Amino acid sequence: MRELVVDLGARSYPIRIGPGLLTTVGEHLRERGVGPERTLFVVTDEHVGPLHLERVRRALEGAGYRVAHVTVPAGERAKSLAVYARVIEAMIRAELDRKSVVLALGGGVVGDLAGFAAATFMRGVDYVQLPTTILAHDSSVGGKTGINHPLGKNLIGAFHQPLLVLYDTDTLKTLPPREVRSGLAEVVKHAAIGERAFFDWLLAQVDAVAAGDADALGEALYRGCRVKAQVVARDERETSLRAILNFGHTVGHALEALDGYAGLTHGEAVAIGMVAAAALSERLGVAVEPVAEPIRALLERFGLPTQVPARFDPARVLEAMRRDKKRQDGKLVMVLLAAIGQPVVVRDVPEAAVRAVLEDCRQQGD
Ligand SMILES: NC(=O)c1ccc[n+]([C@@H]2O[C@H](COP(=O)([O-])OP(=O)(O)OC[C@H]3O[C@@H](n4cnc5c(N)ncnc54)[C@H](O)[C@@H]3O)[C@@H](O)[C@H]2O)c1
Ligand SMILES: O=C(O)C(=O)C[C@@H](O)[C@H](O)[C@H](O)COP(=O)(O)O
Ligand SMILES: [Zn+2]
Repeated sequence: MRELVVDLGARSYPIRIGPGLLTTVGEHLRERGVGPERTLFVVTDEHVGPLHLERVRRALEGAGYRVAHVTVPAGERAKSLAVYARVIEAMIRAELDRKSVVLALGGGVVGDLAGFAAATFMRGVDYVQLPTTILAHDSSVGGKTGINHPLGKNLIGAFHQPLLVLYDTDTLKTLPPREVRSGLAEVVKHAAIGERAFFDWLLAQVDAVAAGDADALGEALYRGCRVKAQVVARDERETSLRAILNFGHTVGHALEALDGYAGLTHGEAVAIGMVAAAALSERLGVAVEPVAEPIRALLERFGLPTQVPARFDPARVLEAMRRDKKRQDGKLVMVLLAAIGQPVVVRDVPEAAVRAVLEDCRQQGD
């Protein structure tokens, strides 16, 4: 097992990464101050539940905890007001109280949804992240919780830090190939905004990581979590620095929303968004070295899309981008790159340049 700490003073918490961790989840909870008198409420989805819930339940009941659970539909559309309401209702029916603890067993969707339910139920209860996707090396860390609105991604949410992130890498063995690729997009993001050495390492290890080699993948997830934990520790509520974690997301979130959260996965949309943001960095003269080609090439090695699909009209993408949460004083704010490993938050990005890049990055035909 490897451990990192998200250093937030009294609210600091560990990220534990390794195989088999779910079998000892009860011990980790006990060590984090969660005694067996506290009811546990697992939120999972209809894909993850049948694969991994029983193991978690057995481990928890064996450690003396009372466990209730709810299963939500799989996929991005579960990050909705309707499903959120169902989760809250299930929490009330399970007779949870302010000392109860929510366990998010799943990918980023379950983590964001369960975290938001925990942040708001009885004005806030503790929760624990039990990530089961590669992408969730990102989503389980940092305390951004929330759900989508049809008009924009994550427009409803709260900052609420977990007590613990327990990342059992054995769960990744059941992940479908598309979700493996999708999760690797956020690893590429952490490499592109982190140290150049991480990017170079990832490039050198691309085949091993893509093949799911346990050591290489474990190292990639550890390094990704480390970038994220360091940024969150310095700017928990995104007053400035944390915005760099949004590299690729201004375009990416717009594409997801235009797809009605039922087309591109989050990772796929972010992959396309990173290439667009890197191309924009070059067009605006922010980049002092080529950044679009190295990122595009790495994403392609992981089998990720790098062009805006033809179905997206650049004008509509731009319109959706205007609802981005980073926007300030009516101006577009985007994360660009001066170089690999050197993100820059640029305010008042000219829309004409964004539109030109969206046209350039758009796939021809279907
Ligand atoms: N809060 C944050 O900081 C943050 C960061 C990044 C992404 N996100 C959010 O995360 C979400 C995407 O997360 P995701 O890619 O994990 O999606 P997801 O949770 O929908 O999981 C992807 C798919 O894989 C299935 N699945 C999950 N784990 C599995 C396993 N071990 N075996 C088999 N199937 C499994 C799920 O049921 C789903 O069908 C987006 O909503 C995104 O906005 C949040
Ligand atoms: O943790 C962050 O901060 C991020 O930006 C991480 C992103 O990967 C993630 O998708 C996040 O949910 C986006 O946040 P948002 O504030 O743009 O909704
Ligand atoms: Zn993301």
